[in-house]
Amino acid sequence: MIRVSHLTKQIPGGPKVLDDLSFEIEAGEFVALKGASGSGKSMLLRCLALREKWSKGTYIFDQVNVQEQFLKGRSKVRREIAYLEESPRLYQDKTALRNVQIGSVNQTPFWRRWTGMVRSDDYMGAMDTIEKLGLLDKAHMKGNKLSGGERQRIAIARALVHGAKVILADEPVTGLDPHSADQVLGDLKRLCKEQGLIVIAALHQGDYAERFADRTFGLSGGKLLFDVKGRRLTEMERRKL
Ligand SMILES: Nc1ncnc2c1ncn2[C@@H]1O[C@H](COP(=O)(O)OP(=O)(O)OP(=O)(O)O)[C@@H](O)[C@H]1O
Repeated sequence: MIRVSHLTKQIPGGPKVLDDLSFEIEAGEFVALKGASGSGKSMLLRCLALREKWSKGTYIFDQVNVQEQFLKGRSKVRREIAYLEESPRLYQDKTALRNVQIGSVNQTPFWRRWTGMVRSDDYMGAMDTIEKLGLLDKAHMKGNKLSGGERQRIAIARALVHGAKVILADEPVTGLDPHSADQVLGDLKRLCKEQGLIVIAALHQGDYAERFADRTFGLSGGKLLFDVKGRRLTEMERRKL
């Protein structure tokens, strides 16, 4: 479970871009972030991924106070709380399987990425996860030959293989065709339910939040305007964003 209390992000010498956000998210929940451009969706994800320093607030994940962790504890948190970029960076000249085995920049140690060395027992885990994402036939295809949606799903497999319990996704389907977008979000939703994964995704465009998420956070000016669970947004809520 994630418990965030009073998260505030003040840009030094600038504005408060996140203002006193508090919420709890249980294992198995898919939360969509909605809000106009500049409302703080990316900043919230970056703070939860520890890519931005918090100005104020406490952050508990699975009963561990995330901000009180030092080197070893922080690297464990980084493996467990994975950040999925809008266009995931894959090694273009390496296969999808190798990308999954090596891991992403934030999840695996530098030496491993630099040498490309993987343990022999990584193979089965990586192939199993690639299969769960329906991409077994792409496992030996090079990163630069994969479509946008396949790249996203390989990035999800990569995060899971390296221990992700939470996936933070910043507009993961921007630029994808509707079928690929549905596949990516459908996979994330299924993994939430099957593996108790937490997914928090900025999904402002279209009706993706309504179709795939269990909960919707409405953000405006860095504030959490509403937290809606198990129903569609009302017209009034929609107008506030
Ligand atoms: N490093 C920074 N310095 C100053 N202001 C920043 C910085 N990073 C973000 N901001 C501001 O914080 C606010 C929230 O930005 P954020 O990127 O989280 O918005 P967003 O909701 O993700 O928008 P979009 O949908 O356009 O990506 C914006 O007003 C932005 O200009």
